[in-house]
Amino acid sequence: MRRALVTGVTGQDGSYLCELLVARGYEVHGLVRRPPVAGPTPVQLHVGDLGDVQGLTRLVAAVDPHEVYHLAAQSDVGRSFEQPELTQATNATGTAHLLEALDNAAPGARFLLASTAAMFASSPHPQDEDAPVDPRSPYGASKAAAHRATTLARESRGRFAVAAILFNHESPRRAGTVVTRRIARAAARIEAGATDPLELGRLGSVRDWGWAPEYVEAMWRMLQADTPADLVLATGEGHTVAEFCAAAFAHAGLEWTDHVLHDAALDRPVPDDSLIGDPARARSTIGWQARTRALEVARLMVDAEREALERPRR
Ligand SMILES: C[C@H]1O[C@H](OP(=O)(O)OP(=O)(O)OC[C@H]2O[C@@H](n3cnc4c(=O)[nH]c(N)nc43)[C@H](O)[C@@H]2O)[C@@H](O)[C@@H](O)C1=O
Repeated sequence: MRRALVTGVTGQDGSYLCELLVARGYEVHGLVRRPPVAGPTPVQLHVGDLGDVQGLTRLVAAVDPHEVYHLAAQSDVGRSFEQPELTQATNATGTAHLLEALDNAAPGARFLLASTAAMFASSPHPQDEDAPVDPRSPYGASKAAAHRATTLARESRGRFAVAAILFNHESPRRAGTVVTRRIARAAARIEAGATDPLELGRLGSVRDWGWAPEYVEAMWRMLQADTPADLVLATGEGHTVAEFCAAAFAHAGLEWTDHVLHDAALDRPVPDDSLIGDPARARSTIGWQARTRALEVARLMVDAEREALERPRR
């Protein structure tokens, strides 16, 4: 049986990926934010372990993984401006520690990093794997370092180590702070009778929003490839926050401009206005293509929020 070690199992991507791996017959070991976690996971790691190479080495030795998916991160871009040190320690140093532990205890394991479009400059776009790196946040900077640590593990150690350069990918399992969840939840609540408006930051920011379950399939394929390659995972389609609002509110039978206000206090300190990916290489190398596009993502997320509102009443 193949053994996978997944960090960040309680997050959106981690939870979808664990489901996929279990369905494909893997023995899955998870690194969780805080123990204990229910379920059959044979070895559980705590995210604090990312700070301790020796402890990580022992845990990696106990799991002896064939594949490692490193998804654990401080992934909130806005929060990274408030907590740059924590963000750097978790995302950049934590990745370096995990790679060192793998060198110590699992030299043959394949490694995938959840890298991010946030390391790119916001223009020119669409951004492909060779786009200029110019992060617009402490989060983007920390991930750029983790990304380079991953490519160096490949170049200097010969490890099968790859970076999935993830553009925004959403689902009802997203944290409540990301813009898509905030919009979907507000549309469903207002449809159900709430009257408070939704206050948002930059409405003109452009993002390439896909559907998260499709992205974890691509991550898995990246570790099954014959040769390691860093790949942009994206839909290739850009929309503004305003367009996402329009689709979500229209799905709830509402006109978004009646309910959404711009609050300049929510603008990011450094604008990162335009992230649109070019997924051509993912298509040609692993045969992956995003199917669900941003405006459909908006509708699916409103449906999920509606259901969540109705659940307690049933
Ligand atoms: C690829 C990347 O994707 C995500 O990072 P993000 O793109 O920053 O995602 P977000 O949903 O926080 O912001 C999207 C855009 O929407 C604008 N925006 C306007 N008004 C609000 C607002 O009220 N809240 C938020 N959060 N954003 C707002 C905001 O300024 C930005 O331009 C993470 O998964 C990250 O981990 C990651 O790797």
